[in-house]
Amino acid sequence: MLHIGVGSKNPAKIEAVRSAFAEMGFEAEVIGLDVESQVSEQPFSDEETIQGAINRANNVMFAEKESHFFDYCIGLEGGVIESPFGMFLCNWGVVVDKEGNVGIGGGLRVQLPEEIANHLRMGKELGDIIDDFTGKHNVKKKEGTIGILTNQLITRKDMFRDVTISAFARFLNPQLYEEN
Ligand SMILES: O=P(O)(O)OP(=O)(O)OP(=O)(O)OC[C@H]1O[C@@H](n2cnc3c(O)ncnc32)[C@H](O)[C@@H]1O
Ligand SMILES: [Mg+2]
Repeated sequence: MLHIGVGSKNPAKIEAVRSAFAEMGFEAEVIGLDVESQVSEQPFSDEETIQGAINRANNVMFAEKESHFFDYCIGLEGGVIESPFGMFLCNWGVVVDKEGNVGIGGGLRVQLPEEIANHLRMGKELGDIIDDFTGKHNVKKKEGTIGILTNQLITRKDMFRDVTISAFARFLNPQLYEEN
């Protein structure tokens, strides 16, 4: 049985990790901890979003350092990127193990409607904007912006499940990632 720590209390993220490990064929206990991402509430680049995911994963590992409870700690972070083609949602995941090995995987990119992008440029958080936009509550803990924009064909949980599996590739195939 694997013990997995996730750096968030967001059920969309925790459920995503559960389904990723089930899909990879592991029996796993997945626990969410509230930790800091140490980046902006709304990351605005791939780099900042990856850094947020790294910090979350490390902070979960650090929180449990004494007990060595977790085999793997996972950080999942959502952000946006500006590009010459408009603004896109981006998502990143990071897995760290007890030895300090790090696996990183990224998720789908979805073009954001210009009205939503403009609110983001004015400094609002996507979680709040999408709730206003849809008249729903806590979209970020449910289908997510990606679920709204794809008519639920791809939900935030689905997307983070794939991100988790991608970030775990390094641990599925450690021999391919050996550096020498
Ligand atoms: O509790 P945490 O783990 O922080 O979960 P979160 O939903 O806030 O998720 P992130 O901090 O990773 O996301 C950064 C910001 O982007 C928002 N966001 C990112 N992806 C989203 C999505 O698919 N749907 C709604 N909001 C999203 C989110 O609400 C935050 O304002
Ligand atoms: Mg957040």
